[in-house]
Amino acid sequence: MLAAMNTFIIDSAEFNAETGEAKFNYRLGEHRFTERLELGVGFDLARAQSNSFAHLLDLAAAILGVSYYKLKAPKTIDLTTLNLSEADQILLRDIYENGLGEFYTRNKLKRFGQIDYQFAPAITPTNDLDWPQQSLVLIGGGKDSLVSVDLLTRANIPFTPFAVNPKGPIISSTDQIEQSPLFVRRHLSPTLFELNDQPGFYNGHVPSTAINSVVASLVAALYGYNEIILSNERSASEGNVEFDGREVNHQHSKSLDFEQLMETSFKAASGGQLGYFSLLRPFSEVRIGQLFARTQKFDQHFSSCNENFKQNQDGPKRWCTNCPKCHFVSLILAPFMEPQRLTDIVGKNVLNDATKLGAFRELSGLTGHKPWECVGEILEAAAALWHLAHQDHWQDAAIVKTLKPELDAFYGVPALESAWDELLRDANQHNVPEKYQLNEIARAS
Ligand SMILES: CC(=O)N[C@H]1[C@@H](OP(=O)(O)OP(=O)(O)OC[C@H]2O[C@@H](n3ccc(=O)[nH]c3=O)[C@H](O)[C@@H]2O)O[C@H](CO)[C@@H](O)[C@@H]1O[C@H](C)C(=O)N[C@@H](C)C(=O)N[C@@H](CCC(=O)O)C(=O)O
Ligand SMILES: Nc1ncnc2c1ncn2[C@@H]1O[C@H](COP(=O)(O)OP(=O)(O)OP(=O)(O)O)[C@@H](O)[C@H]1O
Repeated sequence: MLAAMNTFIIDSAEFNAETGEAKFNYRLGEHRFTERLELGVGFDLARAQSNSFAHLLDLAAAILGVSYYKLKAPKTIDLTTLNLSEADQILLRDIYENGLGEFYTRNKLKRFGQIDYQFAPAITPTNDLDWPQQSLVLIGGGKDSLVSVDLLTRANIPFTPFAVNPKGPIISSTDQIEQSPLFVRRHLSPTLFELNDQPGFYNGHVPSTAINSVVASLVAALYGYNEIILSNERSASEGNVEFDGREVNHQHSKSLDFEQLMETSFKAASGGQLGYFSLLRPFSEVRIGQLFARTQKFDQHFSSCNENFKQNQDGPKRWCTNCPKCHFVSLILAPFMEPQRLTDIVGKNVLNDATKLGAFRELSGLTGHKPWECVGEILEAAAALWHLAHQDHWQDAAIVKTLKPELDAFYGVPALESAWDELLRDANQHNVPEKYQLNEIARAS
C-alpha cells in the first residue's frame, strides 16, 4: 500500500454552471478526495464556458491540492490532466516547496528541489474573456484588509469586498463596509480529517493566501473583475528559520516574491488583464497600526486572532489574548492608542500582563525564533516595544518596563531608534499600480 502512495495525482476539475459548484478531485494511493467550492450563481453562462475560466479552474485544482498532498508528501506529483502555462508551472513549484516550507520544517521532511512534477506540455493560454475594470478586495477579518478598505474609501475608489469561508470577524467587519460583499464557501474533503486522525499521515501548515487568491481569480473570471487586491505588509517577506538549505517563511504566500509569481500566472491567463497586488506592501506592520488607529469604525468588529478562522468552529470570542497574533497586534496598535482603547478592542491589556514576558521576548528576538504566525519582523516588534517605553501612558506597563533594559542591552539604543524611524517610512519595493496614489492618501490625516 505504501508503494501506491508515492504519487499524488491531481485530476481535472468539474464545474456545474447551474449550481455554481466547482469540484476538485485528488488521489493518493487508495484514498480519494473531493474539495468543493460554492462560487454562487448569477454570472453570465458564457463566462463559465470560457477557455480563461477553464484554465483558472485547472490552476485552482493544482493549488488546492496542497491540503491533500501534505498527508504523505510523496516525491512525485502527477498534474498531467491539467492545462497549465509555463508561469503556472513555476508558481506551482514555489507553492509545493516554499509554500509548504513550514510543514516540511516541522515534520523534518526534505523536499526542496526533490519533487518530480509530472506536467503535460505547457500551454499558451488563450484569453477569451473581457475583464471589466472592477476590483475585489480580499477581507481577512483583521486590521490589514480594513486598512485597505479605509484607504480606498478615503480615495473614493469603488471595490467589492471578497472572502472565502466568511465567519465571525469577516462577517462583522464586512457589515461595516458600504459595498456588498461576494463570498465563496469552501468545503475541504471529509477524508482529509479522517486521515488526520490516523497514524502515519502528516499534518501541518498550508499556504492559505495562495488558496484564497486562486479562489478569488475564479470569481474574477466568472463575475468580471480585473483586479485582486490583497493587504499583505512588507514584513510578510521575512522568514522564520533556515531548513534544508532555504529560508522558511510561515507567511510565504504573503511575500512579495510570491505575489510576483502569482501575478505573472494571472496575467498570462487573462491576456495581461487580471492584476494582483498588495495595497499595503509599502508599509510596515507599525505603519499599518498607525493607519488603522485613524478610525474607530472597526474597533468592535475586527479580529486578528486566528482562533476565529478554524474550519469547524466560530471561535470562542474575537480575541483569545494568548496567541502570538493577539500579542503582536496589541504591540503595534499600542503606540497609536491609549491603553483603554486597546483594552476595549482586545478585551485585555496584554502589555501589562507579566505572565506574557516570555512571549514578548520571543516576538522581539530576545529569545528563540520568530513564532510560526503572522507577526511582523523581530526588529519591528523590538522597536515598537522600546518606543512604548518612551510614552507616558505605556512606560509603566509590566512588559514594557521589564523588557526596556533588555532591549537596550541586546540591540543598543541607536539601532532601536533608527528601526522605529524606518518603520514609519514607506518602502519602494511593491507592485501597487500608480493610479492608486497610495502614499498621498495614506499620509492625509
Ligand atoms: C485558523 C488557523 O490558523 N489554522 C491553522 C491551524 O489549523 P487547526 O488544525 O488548528 O485548525 P483548522 O484551520 O480548522 O484546520 C483543520 C485541519 O484542516 C487542515 N487544513 C485547513 C485549511 C486548509 O486550507 N487546508 C488544510 O489542510 C489543517 O492542516 C488542519 O489539519 O494549524 C494548521 C497546521 O499548522 C494550519 O495549516 C492552519 O492554518 C490555516 C490553513 C489557515 O487558514 N491559516 C491562516 C490564518 C494563516 O496561517 N495565514 C498565514 C499566511 C500563510 C500564507 O502563506 O499565506 C498568516 O496569516 O500568516
Ligand atoms: N478568508 C479569507 N478570504 C479572503 N481573503 C483572505 C481571507 N483571509 C485572509 N485573506 C487575505 O489575506 C490577507 C492576509 O491575511 P491576514 O490574516 O494577515 O490579514 P488581515 O486579516 O487583513 O489582518 P490581520 O493581520 O490583522 O489578521 C488579508 O489581508 C486578506 O487580503
